Amino acid sequence: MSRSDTPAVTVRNLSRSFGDAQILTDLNLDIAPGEFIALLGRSGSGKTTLLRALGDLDNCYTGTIAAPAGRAIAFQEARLLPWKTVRQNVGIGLTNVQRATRVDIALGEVGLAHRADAWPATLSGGEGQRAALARALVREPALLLLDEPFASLDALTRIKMHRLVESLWQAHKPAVLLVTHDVDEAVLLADRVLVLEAGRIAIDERVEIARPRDTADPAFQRLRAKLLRGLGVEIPEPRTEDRTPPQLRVVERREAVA
Ligand SMILES: Nc1ncnc2c1ncn2[C@@H]1O[C@H](COP(=O)(O)OP(=O)(O)OP(=O)(O)O)[C@@H](O)[C@H]1O
Repeated sequence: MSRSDTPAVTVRNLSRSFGDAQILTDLNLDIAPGEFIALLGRSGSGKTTLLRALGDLDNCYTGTIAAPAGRAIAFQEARLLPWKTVRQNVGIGLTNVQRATRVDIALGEVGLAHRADAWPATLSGGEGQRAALARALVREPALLLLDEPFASLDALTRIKMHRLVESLWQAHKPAVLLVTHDVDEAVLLADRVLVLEAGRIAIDERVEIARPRDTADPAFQRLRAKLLRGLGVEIPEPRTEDRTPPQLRVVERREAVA
């Protein structure tokens, strides 16, 4: 994929309403090539509306969007065609040559090679999302749009999917817009976390934490708390420092070992 300094995505004065309800209002956004963006916001704030406009699924807006032609989208549900196998689903819309050269590689990358001939109905939730990711990847997108792709997965599968998405992104470096309700997921994965509020980007935080990230890292927790407050969630102040004298703490630890 070719990369340059020009933004992968440029959104200017984007407005979208449904009837009398103004959802997006003069929204501006730049996404750099290869940049991983997470988009947070209260339910109904317009996250999916923005993603659909960026994915060219909706063009009833005013303003301008410049985005690469190579776009791929994955949703909360895998949305596989039930009468086609996993391999056939992943290959939909590709040329014969692309299908022959890319599909099995993508299935291998998402850890689904052994399920290539399976029917969608026989897949677990996590396997379905892996198939959806493979279907997005084979298109070699310059912009990958992910609409809450892990929301319906159990906690353990979600952790595995976070690692998978991060490694796939590092290998292919598309620009990513991930819509999520999960602040931890946003801070874990993104270069920048945005909060959508009142139709605009109200918070735009760069995540300056080395990867792979650890939720227990104090810098992680500070940013998490800041974003939660930005989302209007009242959370207690961080616990004050342990005021026990250092000497006493060492003694306590020795006793515990003994
Ligand atoms: N096709 C539509 N017709 C009418 N109203 C719509 C349509 N699509 C979205 N809306 C409304 O626009 C608002 C924003 O919806 P959107 O799905 O973008 O929010 P969201 O931030 O993604 O919400 P959630 O986090 O709950 O998924 C909501 O009030 C929704 O009801």
